[in-house]
Amino acid sequence: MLLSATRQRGLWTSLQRPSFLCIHSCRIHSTNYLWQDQDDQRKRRSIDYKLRGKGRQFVDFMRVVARGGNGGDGCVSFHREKFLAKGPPNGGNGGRGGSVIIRASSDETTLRRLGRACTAKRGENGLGGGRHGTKGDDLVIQVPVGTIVREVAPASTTNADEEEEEELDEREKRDKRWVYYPRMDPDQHEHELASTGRKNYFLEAERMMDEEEKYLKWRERKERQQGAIYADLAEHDQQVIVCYGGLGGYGNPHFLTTDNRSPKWATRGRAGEQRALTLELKTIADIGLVGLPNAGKSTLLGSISNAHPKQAAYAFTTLHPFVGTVDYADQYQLTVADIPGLIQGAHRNVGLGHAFLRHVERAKLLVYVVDLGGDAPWDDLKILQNELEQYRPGLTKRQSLIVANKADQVAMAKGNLAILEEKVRADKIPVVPVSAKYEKNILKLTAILRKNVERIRQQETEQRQHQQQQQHDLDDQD
Ligand SMILES: Nc1nc2c(ncn2[C@@H]2O[C@H](COP(=O)(O)OP(=O)(O)OP(=O)(O)O)[C@@H](O)[C@H]2O)c(=O)[nH]1
Ligand SMILES: [Mg+2]
Repeated sequence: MLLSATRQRGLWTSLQRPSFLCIHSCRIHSTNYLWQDQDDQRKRRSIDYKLRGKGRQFVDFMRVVARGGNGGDGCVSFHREKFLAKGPPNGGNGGRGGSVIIRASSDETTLRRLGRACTAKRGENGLGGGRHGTKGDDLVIQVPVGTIVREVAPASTTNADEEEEEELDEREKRDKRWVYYPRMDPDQHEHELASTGRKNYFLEAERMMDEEEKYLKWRERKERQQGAIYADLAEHDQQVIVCYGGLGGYGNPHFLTTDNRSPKWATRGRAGEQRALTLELKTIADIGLVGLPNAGKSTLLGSISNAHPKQAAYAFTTLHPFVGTVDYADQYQLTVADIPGLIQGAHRNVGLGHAFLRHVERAKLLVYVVDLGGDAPWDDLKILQNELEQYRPGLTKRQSLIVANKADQVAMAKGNLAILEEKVRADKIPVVPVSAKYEKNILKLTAILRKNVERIRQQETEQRQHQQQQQHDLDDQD
C-alpha cells in the first residue's frame, strides 16, 4: 500500500525515500538489500537530507492547477461637460483576462521551477471617457521539450462553480454580475418603477445577460465534450493554450437603448477557465542507455558525448536522467539519455523504482549496458529485459544493442563475452564489447549507433509518408 502510493507520487518522491540510501555494495541483486540498514536512523536521516536536495533538482512529473485571468469589470460613467448636464454613457469595457500557455523550450531541463498553481493576470477594468481596460498578460509556462500535458477530471471544475453559484442568494448573484452607478440599488429601483408603472430596463438587461450566460455555458460544455486536453510538446517553441482568460465586463454604453438613454449599470468580468493538469516529462533522445547500477552507463555517455555525468564506483551514482549529444565529424548529431540504474524488482519500487524509464521509453534505440567483469552479464541482461517488460509490455521489442562494457577486465571479460554472444544469438541482438573507461572500441560503437539510428529514422520517415499517402487517398475517395 505504502509502496504503491509512493510510486504514484513519481520519481521525485521516490528519491526522497530513505530506504535506498543505505547502499554500500556495488553489485547486489537481492531485492531486499535496500532495507537492510533500516534501523540506522541517524545515518539514514543525514543521507536523506542530502538526497532531498539532489532530488529536488530534477522533477519530471507535476500536478498543476492552471487558471486563466479574470476579465476586468466594465465601467458605469456618463459624459460630463460644462453646459451639458446629462451627457451620454461612456464607461469602457473591461479587458480580457490573460490565458495560460504551456510552451516547450530547449533551455529547460526540469519541471522543478513550476508552481502548483499558475494563474494568468486579470484584465484591467474599463474607465470613464470610453477607455476600455487592457488585456491581462498571458502566463507562459516554459517546460522542457518532451513534456506531455494532460488534463485531469475535465468536468469537475465547472460543477464546483455551478454548485457554488447555486448557494448564493438572489442579491449576491446580482452583485456578482453587476457594477452599479452610485446610489443605484436594483431592488429599490424595481420597487419605485413598479409603483409608478414605468418599464424596468434593468430587468431587461438582466434577461439579456441570462441569455448570453446560457449560450456561453453551452459553448463551454460543447468544448469540454470534444475531449480533455492532451498535448505532447515534442519540439522547441511548440505550445498549447490550456486556459483562456475570462471575458471583460460590458461598460454601461452596452445597455443603451432607444428607450433607456442612461443605463446605470455595467457588468463585471467573467472568471477565467480553470483546469487541473498533469505535466510529465518524457525525454526525447535517439538512444536510451539502460543497465544495472555500476555497469558504466555514465562513463560510456561521458566517453561518446559532450556530457559529463558523475561516475563513481557505488550504486545509484546517477539520480536523474542526463542527455548528451554525440557529435560526428560531418556535423551529424545523436542524443543519448543516461538514466539511473535498474535493479531486480524496480517495478515494485525497489531501488529508485522504474518511473525514470519514461525517459528511455521514446528512444529509437535501446542500449543495454552490461558489465563484462561481473559474474553473469547474461543474467543482468535478463533482469533488465524483465524490468522493461514490467514497465511497458513490448518495450523489449524495440530495436536494441548490447554494449558489453569493462572489456578491459581481461580475466573475466573474454569468457563472459563469448557466453553472452552465444546466449543472445537467438534474439539477434548485436553485442559490442567496449571499455568506456579507457575509451577502447568507442569509435566503432559510435559508428554502429549512427548506422542504427539512421536506419530507424529512415524507416520512420517512410512509414509517415505511407500513412500520409493513405490519408490522402481516403480524403480523395470522400
Ligand atoms: N575497468 C573499467 N571500469 C569502468 C569502465 N566503465 C566504467 N567503469 C567504472 O565503473 C564504475 C561505475 O561507473 P558509472 O559510469 O558511474 O556506472 P553507472 O552505470 O552510471 O552507475 P549508476 O549511475 O550508479 O547506475 C566507475 O568506478 C567507473 O570508473 C570500464 O570500461 N572499465
Ligand atoms: Mg550513472
